[in-house]
Amino acid sequence: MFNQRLMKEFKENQKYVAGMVVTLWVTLMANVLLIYFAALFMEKMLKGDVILSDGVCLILILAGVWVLRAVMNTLNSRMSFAASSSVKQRLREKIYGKLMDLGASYRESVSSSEAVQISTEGVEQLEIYFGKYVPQFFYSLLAPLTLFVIVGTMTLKVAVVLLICVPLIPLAIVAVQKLAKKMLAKYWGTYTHLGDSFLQCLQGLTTLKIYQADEHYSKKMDQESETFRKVTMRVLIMQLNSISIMDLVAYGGAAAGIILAILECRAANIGLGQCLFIILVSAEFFLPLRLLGSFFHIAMNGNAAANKIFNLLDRPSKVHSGEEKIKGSDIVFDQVSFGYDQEKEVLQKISFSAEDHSFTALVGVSGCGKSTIASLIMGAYSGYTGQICVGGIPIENINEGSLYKKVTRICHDSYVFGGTVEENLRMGNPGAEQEQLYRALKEVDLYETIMEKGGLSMVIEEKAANLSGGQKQRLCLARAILHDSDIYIFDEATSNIDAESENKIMEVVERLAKTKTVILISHRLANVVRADKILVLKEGKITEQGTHRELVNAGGYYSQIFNRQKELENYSGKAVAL
Ligand SMILES: Nc1ncnc2c1ncn2[C@@H]1O[C@H](COP(=O)(O)OP(=O)(O)OP(=O)(O)O)[C@@H](O)[C@H]1O
Repeated sequence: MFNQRLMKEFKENQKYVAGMVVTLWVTLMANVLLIYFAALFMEKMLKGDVILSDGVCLILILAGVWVLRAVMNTLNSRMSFAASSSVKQRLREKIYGKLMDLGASYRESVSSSEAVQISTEGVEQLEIYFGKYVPQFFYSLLAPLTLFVIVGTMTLKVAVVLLICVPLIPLAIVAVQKLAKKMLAKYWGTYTHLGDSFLQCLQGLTTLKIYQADEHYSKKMDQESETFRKVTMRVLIMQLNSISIMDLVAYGGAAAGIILAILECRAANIGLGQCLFIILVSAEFFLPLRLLGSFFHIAMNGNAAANKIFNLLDRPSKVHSGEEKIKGSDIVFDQVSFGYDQEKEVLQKISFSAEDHSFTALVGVSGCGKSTIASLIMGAYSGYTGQICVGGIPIENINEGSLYKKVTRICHDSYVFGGTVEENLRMGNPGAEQEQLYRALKEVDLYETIMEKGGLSMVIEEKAANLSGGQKQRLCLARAILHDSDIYIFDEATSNIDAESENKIMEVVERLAKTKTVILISHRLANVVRADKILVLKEGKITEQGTHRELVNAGGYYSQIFNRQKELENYSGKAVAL
């Protein structure tokens, strides 16, 4: 019935819940008072004893009850808002904090679209949970007991029958709960899956258009939407059916009480006024629980969402707030093995070191694990064995901020944000002088181009659509230079760009390697010949390492692929990659 964890986490909401229960109870008592006087009035009317003051008295009571109910309703709404808004705000803060804590590795725990869904709609579901369901739950226990005491003073028999029928509603709710649990888990699963597909299609829309695969994907999304529609309809049908069952129980119970009250009246065990009172009040025994039942499906949804939220919040934070100052700038992998799933180890007992101020290259065919090594250095994954140290400190002891200050990764698809050149550059160093920005642009040979197009205030479209591939990469490099970290990882930073940009980037890489620790991942072996150390990766293992000369002299795999690439480049006059 309750999510214990939610209740514990939001203990401070108990005062609002208690306040709402009180307002509901006071409203009930006001209704009972009104019903009591109305019943007396009707009794007098039926007996022909009504006098003017009776009518005036009833109208005054009606007005008083109306005012009291309005006040209670207002108070209830305010407390409901206070309870739910604080829950929503705190949960969102917690989710945001957790995602920040998890850092780059958050995707190990939750997909991006799921993170968005649970922090938006998932959290919204809890509004009704706290604002309506929880207070209604306690009120539903209190109301029948209060009415039992009142009706019991008139006729214990009827009061007992009405009270006995009340638990039939929670029994119906429990039966529905069993059915609903699986259905709601499926509903959420389908919902997040649909969100994933939508995000993916949106991000890859250009690719889909280029390959004219948009129609196929649109049909796929249609099918997924249809599955979601069916699951949603099943949930709605279940909800409607459960409400019908509860109606049947509620009104059936009230009818039993009414029939018994009439029989008691006929047997002269209660007066006509009391009988009328019971007829009018009997539904009130059941209405609170019936309303609870209608909130129930929302509460179940809130429960399912809360479980998802807590699953995320309970993930251990991978980045510890350990050492703030990393003195050294070397990277050491000691017997590191890693797989994205249980089935396949992508890296197998990798050991190497990239010394301070050195140039290390990682080469190997596509899929051999080069980028995985870069991701592990950036702390993106945690489930590896062995040890990875940056500046002599195991990376699990380095907090994310310090790690990102120490290491900069430039990929082939580094992100350029819509905005100005200056805004993008300042991400690397917010406090940089204008002169530093110009110097960085000059270093990557982009100064002239940018100055011609409006200088630092040149507007860059989203994903740098108004820059060429090479210009975009050089802008990313300028941003990285401004970041001025001790370690740089170039992960295919020169792939798919023009030869001029590639040469320029390689010049910068080699220059940086004189004062920084540089790791270069490249398919094009001509780019790695000047590296201090080349690591050759094959199927997740380092099979050869040494300088270019050493590896060529060894006549192994590296030598073969280097010579093959060289021949092809000589023949075609173009750069050739692995
Ligand atoms: N996020 C991921 N989830 C599951 N498997 C992955 C993931 N990223 C990479 N892999 C798999 O891990 C293996 C190594 O991938 P990785 O990207 O490290 O190779 P790579 O050598 O950098 O390849 P490339 O040169 O083509 O970029 C591949 O088999 C790839 O399919």
